[in-house]
Amino acid sequence: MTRHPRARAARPRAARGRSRVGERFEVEVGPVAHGGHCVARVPDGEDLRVVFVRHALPGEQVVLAITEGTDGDRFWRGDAVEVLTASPDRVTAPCVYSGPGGCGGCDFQHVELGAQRGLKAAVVAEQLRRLAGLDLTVEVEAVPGDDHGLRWRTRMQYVDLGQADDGARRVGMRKHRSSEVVAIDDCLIAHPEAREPGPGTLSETVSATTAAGPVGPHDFTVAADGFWQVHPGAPAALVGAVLDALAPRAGESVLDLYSGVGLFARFLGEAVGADGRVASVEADRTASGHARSNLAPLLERGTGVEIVCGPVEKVLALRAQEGPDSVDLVVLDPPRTGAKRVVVDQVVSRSPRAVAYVACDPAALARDVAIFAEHGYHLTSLRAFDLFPMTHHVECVALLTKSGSDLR
Ligand SMILES: C[S@@+](CC[C@H](N)C(=O)[O-])C[C@H]1O[C@@H](n2cnc3c(N)ncnc32)[C@H](O)[C@@H]1O
Repeated sequence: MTRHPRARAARPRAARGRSRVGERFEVEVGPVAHGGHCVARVPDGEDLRVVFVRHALPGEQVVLAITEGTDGDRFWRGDAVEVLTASPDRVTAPCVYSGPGGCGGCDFQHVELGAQRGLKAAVVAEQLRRLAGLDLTVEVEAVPGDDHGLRWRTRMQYVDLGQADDGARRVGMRKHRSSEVVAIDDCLIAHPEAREPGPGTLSETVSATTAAGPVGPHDFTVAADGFWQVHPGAPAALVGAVLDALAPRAGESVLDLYSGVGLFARFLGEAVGADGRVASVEADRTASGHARSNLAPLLERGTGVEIVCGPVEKVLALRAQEGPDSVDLVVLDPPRTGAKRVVVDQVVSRSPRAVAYVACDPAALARDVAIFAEHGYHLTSLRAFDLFPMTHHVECVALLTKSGSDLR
């Protein structure tokens, strides 16, 4: 994943006809779409061409300027460069670097915070409808305490722009789908104590609130350049949602797949107790090494713990060859690309009573939910969290069970 909302440089591609970049159209903006933009249609000869428009809101009347697109492309991209009729959800962006041609880091600075969450909910619902055939109402929850959506990002990756004349360090951020850099004095989503990737380790402490009460605190060592959620409230929100979804029982066995430094394994191991078992599977050697020390307290209390370093798909295939590998509970927290059929097939072959799928890409989640459904696993509950305010990113925790029925 990147769980890190980061600008991506446009890939060079073969020219497919005349460029339409710079052309302007007056349009009424359609619904929000996955990726931080809305859909609009502009006349192109006798056809209507789909344009993914940034910096707009559904229902607005805007002038859009094409930023990517040729005659041969299936769709074009554009920016709303003038707002003719504004949505009631539009606000003045708090960040001066956002907007057309500006920093590519945030997609929704121009949207009131509650309405941002509404847009994300619409995207999650649309992906589940389109890719999994499920029709449900989604609510995107704020992380407790995050009431303005700014100053939350604890890890930042700036482009270094050298020293200013006065010796101060200059930094920048990339523009949307570009390698061009915008110099920045202050990123408003950066936490006051945000760190940049580097050598060494960080210490994190997590306690969470579940339906049964508070759990933790537990301590975690994480590489300073390794994966850890970037919103300070995210680990607790996700742990709480996963524990509530799985409702672990004493003595159960748990597979924590894509386990990082063992965040979920630590809490689940505590919940299944001394008669339970936890296996954490993670491909990154450094993270896996930290999981070993982070999960050591479980061993002390007698819980069976396995820390396996390797790609989930290979590890699960090998374990299945070695003999029956049934399991009660599974956490799946894959990167943006999702678990995909090969891993979903291996998970269901172990007949877990419940799977908690933590997803940072609603499209990959919806695709995988459809694969689970082929095996008789239903989407039994879904929570969505605004772990990345001002951006289009949203995190979901989906519960899949064989005994339940699909959410509607
Ligand atoms: C979204 S992070 C989740 C980490 C952890 N569950 C947490 O919440 O802190 C995804 C993790 O999957 C790991 N990963 C990516 N591809 C993998 C694969 N094929 N097999 C195992 N781990 C993988 C990454 O190194 C990363 O730690």
